[in-house]
Amino acid sequence: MKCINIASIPGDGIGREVVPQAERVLKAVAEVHGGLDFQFRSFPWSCEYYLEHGVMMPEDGLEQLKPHDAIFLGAVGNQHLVPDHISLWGLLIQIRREFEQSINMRPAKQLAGIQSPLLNPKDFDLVVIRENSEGEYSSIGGRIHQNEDEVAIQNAVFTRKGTERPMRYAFELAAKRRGHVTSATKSNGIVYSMPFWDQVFEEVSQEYPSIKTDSQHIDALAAFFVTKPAAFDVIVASNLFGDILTDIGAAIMGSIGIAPAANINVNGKYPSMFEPVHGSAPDIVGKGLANPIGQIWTAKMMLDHFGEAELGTYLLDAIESVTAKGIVTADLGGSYSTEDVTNAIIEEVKRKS
Ligand SMILES: NC(=O)C1=CN([C@@H]2O[C@H](COP(=O)(O)OP(=O)(O)OC[C@H]3O[C@@H](n4cnc5c(N)ncnc54)[C@H](O)[C@@H]3O)[C@@H](O)[C@H]2O)C=CC1
Ligand SMILES: CC(=O)C(=O)O
Ligand SMILES: [K+]
Ligand SMILES: [Mn+2]
Repeated sequence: MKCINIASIPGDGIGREVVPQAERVLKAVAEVHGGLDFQFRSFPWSCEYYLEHGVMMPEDGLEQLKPHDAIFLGAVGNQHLVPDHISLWGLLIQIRREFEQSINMRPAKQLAGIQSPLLNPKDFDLVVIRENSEGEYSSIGGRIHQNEDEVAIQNAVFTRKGTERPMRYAFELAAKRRGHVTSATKSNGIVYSMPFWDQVFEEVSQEYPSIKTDSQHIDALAAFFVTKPAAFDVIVASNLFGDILTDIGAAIMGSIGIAPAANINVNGKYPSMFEPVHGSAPDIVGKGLANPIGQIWTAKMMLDHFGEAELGTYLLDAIESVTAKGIVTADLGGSYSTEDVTNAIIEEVKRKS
């Protein structure tokens, strides 16, 4: 029996609704497999935890997470309780940084039965590789003075290693897909980091002569995600650009509620973390409206990560069988609850075995 030990962090808002549902699906998948088991240990770290303890996670939080094979996270953030920059940096971003999860992989494609808001989406199937450890999301800068003299300075950090890493990852991935990498740049406006980004992209691309490349300014690229998403295979982007692009990727799939993501540690020193693209969705919390598919598709990415790609495909097929039947939540125009959709997916997982 192969046992995978998972640290679960449901976090805030709908994270607490979708994580337990996705765990049920993983248990069902493991049963079908027969030789696989998931053990979940749940951690209560969240904004409520912060109000009680003054921190998003205990001082030895990372030590507690480290022995696990992976982290399965829902969402972090509740602006009504804790400012977002404190809650996200105290938990989510800290884990990404300290566990050197330098790659954020976010696929976007059309699922059966789900209507894209685009008139003619043409079966797009793309993956954004987002730099996940530095860039525009760096805590370097500061605030000084008061009132009309107030100044805020925010530095972006682009190291050669941190820039090469997601690019190499994108090229390796493209080699297994349709062989095309697009680089998201903005070297016409950001005069130091982006010309550096372009130069590194050019250099790394020399190592992969069989992969086609192009480079697009992020503003145009964001528009192309809407007008011709089928033109893209793998896109490599900085932390901020990738963050924005992947919400567009989610939107053109039909809902941010279905978009999956993986924060990957590539050096094997720490666990990787799997969490959907969406946040804690305070506007729909507690109503059974949360779409569980983003979290469940994220579980599929976790299966892939553990070398169970066949099982991962099996799970995605089960998800698509359910969406094809129109068993979907309100964000996709349906009237089914979080639990209804999960139950239908579990039934499909068991039926197909
Ligand atoms: N990785 C993470 O943990 C992230 C955390 N956040 C945090 O979450 C909080 C809310 O952020 P927002 O900007 O509102 O983004 P959000 O992704 O939570 O919500 C945006 C919109 O999408 C809808 N939505 C999101 N997930 C859904 C699901 N599974 N099913 C149905 N509808 C869904 C929401 O109802 C809302 O209308 C903030 O505190 C933010 O900082 C935001 C993005 C990512
Ligand atoms: C924080 C956020 O928006 C993200 O990780 O996508
Ligand atoms: K999330
Ligand atoms: Mn985001």
